[in-house]
Amino acid sequence: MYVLEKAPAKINLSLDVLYKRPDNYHEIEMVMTTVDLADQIELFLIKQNTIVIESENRFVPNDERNLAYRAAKLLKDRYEVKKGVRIKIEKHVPVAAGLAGGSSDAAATLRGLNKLWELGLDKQTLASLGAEIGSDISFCVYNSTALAQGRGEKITELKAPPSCWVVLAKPRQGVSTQTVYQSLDLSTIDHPDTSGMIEAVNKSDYLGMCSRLGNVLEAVTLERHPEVAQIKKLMQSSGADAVLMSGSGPTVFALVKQQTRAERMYNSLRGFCEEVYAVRMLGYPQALD
Ligand SMILES: C[C@@](CO)(OP(=O)(O)O)[C@H](O)COP(=O)(O)OP(=O)(O)OC[C@H]1O[C@@H](n2ccc(N)nc2=O)[C@H](O)[C@@H]1O
Ligand SMILES: Nc1ncnc2c1ncn2[C@@H]1O[C@H](COP(=O)(O)OP(=O)(O)O)[C@@H](O)[C@H]1O
Repeated sequence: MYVLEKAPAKINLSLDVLYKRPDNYHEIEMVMTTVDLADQIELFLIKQNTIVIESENRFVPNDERNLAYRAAKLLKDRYEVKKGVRIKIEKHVPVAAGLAGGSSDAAATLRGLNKLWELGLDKQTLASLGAEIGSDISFCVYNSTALAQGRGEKITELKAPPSCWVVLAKPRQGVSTQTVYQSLDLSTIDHPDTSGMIEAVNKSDYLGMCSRLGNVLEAVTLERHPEVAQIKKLMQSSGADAVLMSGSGPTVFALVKQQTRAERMYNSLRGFCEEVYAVRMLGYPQALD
């Protein structure tokens, strides 16, 4: 038996930090959606009662540090599953990029193993299992568009955003999410308009969505990585409707309505940055889901 799952990248249309919690996480409010840039997760039932990870990406661990492994192990232990699995991960989402590639792989593993191991769990249960491994995994289980609160695990689904192109560019160096959160100075942040963003998304108001893009982590990463500011500038001068860094970075994304403009921007960024993508905004679970 075999199951195939897509694990799309997420972007944060808005990301606000409300306060630092006693558990050292931050209470946040984010509007998140997905883009058509995805890893592919193949799950094969194997005779041995073990979890095997296969990935050819040198930045992705092939052992118990892999988030997909951790998701499989959690399901196996919690539901006393006596079956094994080989998890083949084909990476397309850049690693340590602020696009939740690893979280999405873990979420896809939860969804896929729920089928492969015939566990019959609902999405809410899978999402709360995911939250035990990482804050972004609950959102990735839904794979849609949502307001995420708490440390990221409280999910309220929203309508899919108005359709558009998303041009993504990732500078060479990755960032540590933990370091970015730790370096945030809560007294100086400029809070984004989260409720305005929710309204714009739900009303399919593209320009309203563009005018409300905001991420309080952007200033932290910009300070350490000047190439993020350079990419933003280049995107702005090549016709982006709006530009923002995703999550803790360093990937920057531009929203563009017209395909021709997205292609032009893609070509001008290619000379500057190795990892550039021009993809459609998704915001809803894909057919394979
Ligand atoms: C910033 C965001 C925005 O979507 O994404 P990325 O940039 O990582 O993609 C997320 O909040 C990242 O979620 P995720 O990457 O799952 O975080 P976790 O593994 O749970 O936590 C990594 C570290 O980030 C910090 N952290 C995370 C979430 C949160 N609400 N407050 C925090 O302070 C903690 O220091 C934690 O040790
Ligand atoms: N399946 C996976 N894909 C990518 N990274 C993974 C995976 N499993 C574990 N990791 C580790 O998680 C870290 C963060 O990865 P990723 O989810 O891509 O970043 P981000 O949280 O910035 O979106 C990486 O440094 C990598 O070593």
